[in-house]
Amino acid sequence: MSQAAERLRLLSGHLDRHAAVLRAAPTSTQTVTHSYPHRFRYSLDNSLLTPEQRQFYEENGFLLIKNLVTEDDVNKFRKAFERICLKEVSVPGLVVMRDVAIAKSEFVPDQKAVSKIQDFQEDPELFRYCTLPQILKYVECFTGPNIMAMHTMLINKPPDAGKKTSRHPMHQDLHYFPFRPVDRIVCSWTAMEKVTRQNGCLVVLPGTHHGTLLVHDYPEWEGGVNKMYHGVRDYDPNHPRVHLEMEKGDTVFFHPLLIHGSGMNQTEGFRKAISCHYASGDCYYIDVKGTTQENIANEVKEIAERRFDAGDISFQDSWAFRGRLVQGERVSM
Ligand SMILES: CCCCCCCCCC(=O)SCCNC(=O)CCNC(=O)[C@H](O)C(C)(C)COP(=O)(O)OP(=O)(O)OC[C@H]1O[C@@H](n2cnc3c(N)ncnc32)[C@H](O)[C@@H]1OP(=O)(O)O
Ligand SMILES: Nc1ncnc2c1ncn2[C@@H]1O[C@H](COP(=O)(O)OP(=O)(O)OP(=O)(O)O)[C@@H](O)[C@H]1O
Ligand SMILES: O=C(O)CCC(=O)C(=O)O
Ligand SMILES: [Fe+2]
Ligand SMILES: [Mg+2]
Repeated sequence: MSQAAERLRLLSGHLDRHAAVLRAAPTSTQTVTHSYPHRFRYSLDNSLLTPEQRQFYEENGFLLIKNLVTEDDVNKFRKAFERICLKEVSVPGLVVMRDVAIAKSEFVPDQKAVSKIQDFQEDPELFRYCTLPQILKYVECFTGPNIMAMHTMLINKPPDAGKKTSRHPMHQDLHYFPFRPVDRIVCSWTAMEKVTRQNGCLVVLPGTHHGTLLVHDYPEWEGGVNKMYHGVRDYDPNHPRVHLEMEKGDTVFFHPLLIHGSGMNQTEGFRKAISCHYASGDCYYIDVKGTTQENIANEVKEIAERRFDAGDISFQDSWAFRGRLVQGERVSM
């Protein structure tokens, strides 16, 4: 195994047989780093990442940090989620989602029915995840010192109901975001328990962040697809895949163009993870009209207008409204 491939194996924790193919660092005309012009495009220098870690993110588009969130904090987030599911608290702006396969089944007032909550920025305990200093230190390596928490999510992937609807199709998160520049956006995703291939861990296609935003739409899955779960229409099925098996508290940071998804949950338990998408406070909104993002923009707009019973909420507004400053200055977001 080459040195680079060995590094990939060590840092990703688990590696597909075919994933040992690594790409060379891209040569780019964009210079964003101070110390190594042209060498690093996707990361900034704040003296936290080792050169190896930076190089790994540059090449692969993700970086896994083991044991970053304490057991105690994860347990507190689990409790906060439980309280929401039991309706002991109500959180303004929160979106609760049930798996499409069980959405029409009888209502059960506990977490078993909930597959995902989004937009928990008004829940102080859950939002504390987005402000954890050890997370923000890493985030800063990608966004720079001005940091906005743009999108929050707790995923409670249910045991598959037999229709494979618990899968998340392969996608690029940028599809959902009308802001740029792309390299100043990053996701942090923390396992709230051991995640394995068996319970539907993240699956990533290393290096795909070097590409462009691809066309997304609903995959043709016989058993049904969850609302807004768009997938990349065409991706190379032979591209090496890495299954990110993680322990409770392990955290992966990944680029918004990295193609990723998650498999079926073939266990009896609910697989939990908490995540936040961050962007630099210096990012700016773009108009997605006429681009591949127009389909999701229309869906989001429709849902937002229905929820708030308002006539004209733009895709950009829906994001400006969700975003919260967590460090530095909110310059243009
Ligand atoms: C803005 C997104 C930003 C994401 C950015 C980061 C990347 C993230 C990648 C993703 O996670 S993409 C997936 C994100 N998914 C969403 O944002 C969906 C959020 N969920 C919702 O808005 C609601 O859960 C939903 C509108 C789907 C249903 O809420 P309701 O409170 O209206 O549910 P209700 O039980 O009243 O059901 C209304 C209808 O929706 C159907 N339904 C419920 N859950 C569903 C589901 N999961 N999928 C499809 N349809 C669903 C339900 O069967 C019913 O259909 P019928 O009218 O035909 O009877
Ligand atoms: N038909 C499909 N179209 C698009 N994406 C798919 C399809 N089937 C699976 N995926 C996606 O591929 C990824 C991995 O799928 P899956 O869970 O089947 O993993 P796997 O590599 O086959 O592992 P295992 O052998 O453990 O099942 C997930 O992101 C899943 O959503
Ligand atoms: O299954 C997961 O936890 C990942 C979901 C995901 O990639 C997303 O919601 O954007
Ligand atoms: Fe995603
Ligand atoms: Mg499979």
